[in-house]
Amino acid sequence: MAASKVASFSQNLCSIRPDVAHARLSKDRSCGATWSPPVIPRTFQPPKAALGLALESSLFGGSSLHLCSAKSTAFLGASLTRLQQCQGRPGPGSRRGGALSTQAAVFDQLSISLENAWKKLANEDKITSDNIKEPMKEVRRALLEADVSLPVARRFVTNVQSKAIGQEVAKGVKPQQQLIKVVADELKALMGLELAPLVYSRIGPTVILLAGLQGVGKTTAAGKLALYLKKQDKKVLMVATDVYRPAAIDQLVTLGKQVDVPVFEMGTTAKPPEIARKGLAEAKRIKADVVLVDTAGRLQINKDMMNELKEIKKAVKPTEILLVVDAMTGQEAAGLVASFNQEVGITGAILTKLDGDSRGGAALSVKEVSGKPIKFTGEGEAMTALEPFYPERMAQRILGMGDVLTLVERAEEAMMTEESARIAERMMSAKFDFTDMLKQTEMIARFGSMSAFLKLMPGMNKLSNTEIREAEKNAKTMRAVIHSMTVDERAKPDLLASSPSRRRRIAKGCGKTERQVSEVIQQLFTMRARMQNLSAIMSGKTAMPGMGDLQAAISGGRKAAPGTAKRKKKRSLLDSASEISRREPVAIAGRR
Ligand SMILES: Nc1nc2c(ncn2[C@@H]2O[C@H](COP(=O)(O)OP(=O)(O)OP(=O)(O)O)[C@@H](O)[C@H]2O)c(=O)[nH]1
Repeated sequence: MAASKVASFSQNLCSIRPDVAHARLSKDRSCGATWSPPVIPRTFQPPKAALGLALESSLFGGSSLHLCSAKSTAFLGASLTRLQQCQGRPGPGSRRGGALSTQAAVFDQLSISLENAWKKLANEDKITSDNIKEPMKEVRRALLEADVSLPVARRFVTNVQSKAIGQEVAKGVKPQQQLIKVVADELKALMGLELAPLVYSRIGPTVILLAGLQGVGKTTAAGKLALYLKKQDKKVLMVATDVYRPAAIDQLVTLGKQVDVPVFEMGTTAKPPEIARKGLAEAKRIKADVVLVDTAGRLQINKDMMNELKEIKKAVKPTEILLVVDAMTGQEAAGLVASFNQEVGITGAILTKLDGDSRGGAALSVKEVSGKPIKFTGEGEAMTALEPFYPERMAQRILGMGDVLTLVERAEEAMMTEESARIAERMMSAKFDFTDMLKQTEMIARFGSMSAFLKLMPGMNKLSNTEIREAEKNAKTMRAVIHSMTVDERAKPDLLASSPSRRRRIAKGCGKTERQVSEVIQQLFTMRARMQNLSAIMSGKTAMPGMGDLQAAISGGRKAAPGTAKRKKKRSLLDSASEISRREPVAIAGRR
């Protein structure tokens, strides 16, 4: 496909509305689809969008296709819908009534409860002081359940209520949509409106002090931040001042090696302020731009801890003092930020473990309770699992719009832009082969974890942990199978579709079953089929004939043991792939 086609296709993708995407997922939601969510900025340019699609297809057209075909087609479905709408045809998701509930797992409950609030306005023509009472009760309950403190929840509700009642409802906008918009704006304001970037010192190295209670993830955050800064072209030195837990120094040294950043340490006998001072001197000597000082945690706030922090602060005069807090502790985390700020004076917080089972209250309350912004969030143990905290994006996630922008940024990091454009282009053509497929699964692996990747995909973040684990397992199998192929086979998948002996050889080589090998081949062709179908729609061509014979070609003749559970499961794998082939038919020639 010509590059211009890819560009225009991508432009269409840029304007995909996640609520439309969601229409396929939740048939019974009641809020309308005409409200435009916070606008995807201009920076969301064509190659990025194409890359988003490429990533999604790699995952769901490929390794986890069989897991949840309805969910997995949502994003692609949105693309189709948008394309059809652009061509003046109604898409499958274009009905009114699409809701916004592709929320991040951490905010699942909050999002569901908020949806109950919108529903209460479903049959109203306008927002009045009477009919807003019930939805506001729901909003308040939702916030309290998410572990937001009562005063914060109260203030939030009061603000939303006064703004929603006073507002002119634009023509064509339903009251419930208007309310969602007000809530989205208030959520953003609650979390600090804008990104609070790191402040760098003008002279000499910037010192960032990391403080926090035991086990909240300080040392891990130090490693992640070091990697983040390195990617910003900063020369970083980490300093280990936790002399009370000897393993903490080893842990930082190990992380330093992992992210390739030097660690300054003086063992466990020196005093922490002294270590910090000498660390800073070392940073000046090696001309480091940033010094990250990891400090010791305590079980709870106590005088020793605060005094030590104050001494370290005096010794190295940090530009940033970031309190690391664990999201699982909810409103307590917000309280801690306030206390530390009063005692030591901090500049912001890093909220860790947002990937865990928290209810989101911490993310919502920290700024409001402490006056200090969350600067970063940690969403996993991998060194790449650190994100700058954008209130707007977080609000979008809470309201179920998927964090497409973060996805795109991380995708760009994981993969060179040129490379992404090349793969996107190949995906749109019939040339997408096993080498491309391998690159994509490796790229997803670079996200840190499959769950980190999935959480950012609109519509994908409701997958269960079991489903995610299954997807991870499948990605592994896929990599193993592809690694056992010859260069020729990777470039010409037809060779494998037509040759049982080649598939047998590969199965033997990678220690997988022939069935697993066949499934990987099937996945590639299914991906091609889906992409070609999209491309056909774009160019106005009619859909092409089916690929039903492909399955027969690659699964023909070999049966799993009859009646076994395994056999049933495997069958459904192929069924779901061929189901997509049927829905999105495309001709793949020369299969035998
Ligand atoms: N799931 C998840 N786990 C995390 C995250 N950040 C840290 N962890 C894990 O939390 C545990 C504690 O992390 P550490 O970095 O050792 O915490 P610490 O605050 O330095 O601990 P102390 O040195 O004992 O005070 C480790 O098992 C980390 O892998 C995160 O964002 N998500």
